[in-house]
Amino acid sequence: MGTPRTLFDKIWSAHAIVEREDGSTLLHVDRHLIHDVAGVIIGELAERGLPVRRPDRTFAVPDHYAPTTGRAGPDPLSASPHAGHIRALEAGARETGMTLFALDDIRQGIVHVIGPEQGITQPGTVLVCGDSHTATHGALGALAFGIGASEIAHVLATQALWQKKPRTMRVTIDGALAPGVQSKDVILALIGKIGAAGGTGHVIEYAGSLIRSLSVEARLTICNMSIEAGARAGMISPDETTFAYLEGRPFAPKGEHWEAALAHWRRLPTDEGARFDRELTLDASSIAPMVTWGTSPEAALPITGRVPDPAEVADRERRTDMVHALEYMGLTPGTRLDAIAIDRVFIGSCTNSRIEDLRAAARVVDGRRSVVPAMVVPGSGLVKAQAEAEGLDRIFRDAGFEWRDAGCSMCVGMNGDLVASGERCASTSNRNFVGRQGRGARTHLVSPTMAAAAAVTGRLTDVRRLLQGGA
Ligand SMILES: CC(C)[C@H](C(=O)O)[C@@H](O)C(=O)O
Ligand code: SF4
Repeated sequence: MGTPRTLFDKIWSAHAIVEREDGSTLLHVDRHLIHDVAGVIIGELAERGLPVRRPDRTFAVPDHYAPTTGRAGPDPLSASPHAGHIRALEAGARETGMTLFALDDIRQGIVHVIGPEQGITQPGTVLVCGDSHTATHGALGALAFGIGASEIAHVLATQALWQKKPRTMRVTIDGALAPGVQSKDVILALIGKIGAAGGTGHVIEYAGSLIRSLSVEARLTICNMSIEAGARAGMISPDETTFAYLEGRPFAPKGEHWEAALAHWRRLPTDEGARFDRELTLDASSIAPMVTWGTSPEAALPITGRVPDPAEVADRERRTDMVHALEYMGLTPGTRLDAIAIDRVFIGSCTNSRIEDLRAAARVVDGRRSVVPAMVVPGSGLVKAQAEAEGLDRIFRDAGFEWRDAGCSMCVGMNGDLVASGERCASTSNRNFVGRQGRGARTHLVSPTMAAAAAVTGRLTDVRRLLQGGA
């Protein structure tokens, strides 16, 4: 039988081409996704006379700079100051023959939403993208990680990449979630526990009965934020849930190729007895709906808590950081988290913009009204169309939400969808850094149902109270 191996070990060794004396390994890359922030790199490569090695394994989509309004018009980019980025990506993709999901293609969306949605992301593959949230794709049993600009060029030219082998960590999450608790709360609770550097140098595999019970979409949310725990990647051993999700998707294998792929994928899960460099456990039943109060995703607490007091923190550096975070966030120690009034709500981003996220938020919003400006930005054109077919757009619009076109939008504001300075936003995205949603903007990270609850009450609210009929 040989030594038991982890999912990570199996993928790593199957993709290792050669090892260098310094310990780096040249890895074969199966899938390369490229978005509009990196689009110019395609043209730069051509200028150096280098062809794209495997355009058939390279997939391009504009998302960061995508306008989320006016997309139905004749030239949706005419009013955009960022049109150049999108045009460079689209032209580069067309010239080199890579698959392009252009801005006017219904399949366009956030790169980490459309990879799984199209079946491009597959178990056992090495998938890279010039984006830190590439970890998302690991939810399907891929080894997926973000790369930098020079590495993008390297992969475009060679379809391979030098990597130092990371260490492995398993996070076992057993038990069931209480009503009103979502997978976003699970990952926020984990980051709150281990810290924003808790996973540094590691690839995290999420395991345990909770993970097995989750849908692929919920798993994607967890893997998405692995990077916010400092990890190189996040992954989940593929199972029947994974296979059922992938079957029939446009880029998934078909017919006899599907059968062969299934046989291969079934051998991928971490073997009984395989060793990880670190092991952690988390009890799912103890997790409450979470909110962040500070300027790092690790500043996460149950909504039933209060804004923490720096005076109670012994470590001087941590105390100073907390003082700065509270000052930026405009918060006073001891304030109940559910008493914090918000100015705006954003439901979107590669963390929480898939159909299940929108359904969950719509259930809370249904029959209520948002008392603050709020918007929903579906993760892809297909998610948007599905939501419209189900009437979710009506629920959101009737409640006063804006219903936008797909893109990164207010997660990072690169397309101009910004939170104003001093404004407080409840957001389903993954980063609450200083200035993340706009200069001076204050971000509270929450789940989709918690964002919906915040919208209809105007403050951070324990969604469980709304679900029970109270307010
Ligand atoms: C702009 C892009 C390269 C960046 C990333 O790497 O993650 C963005 O997607 C983000 O979420 O901050
Ligand atoms: S949605 Fe946000 S986190 Fe995701 S890729 Fe876009 S900017 Fe990055």
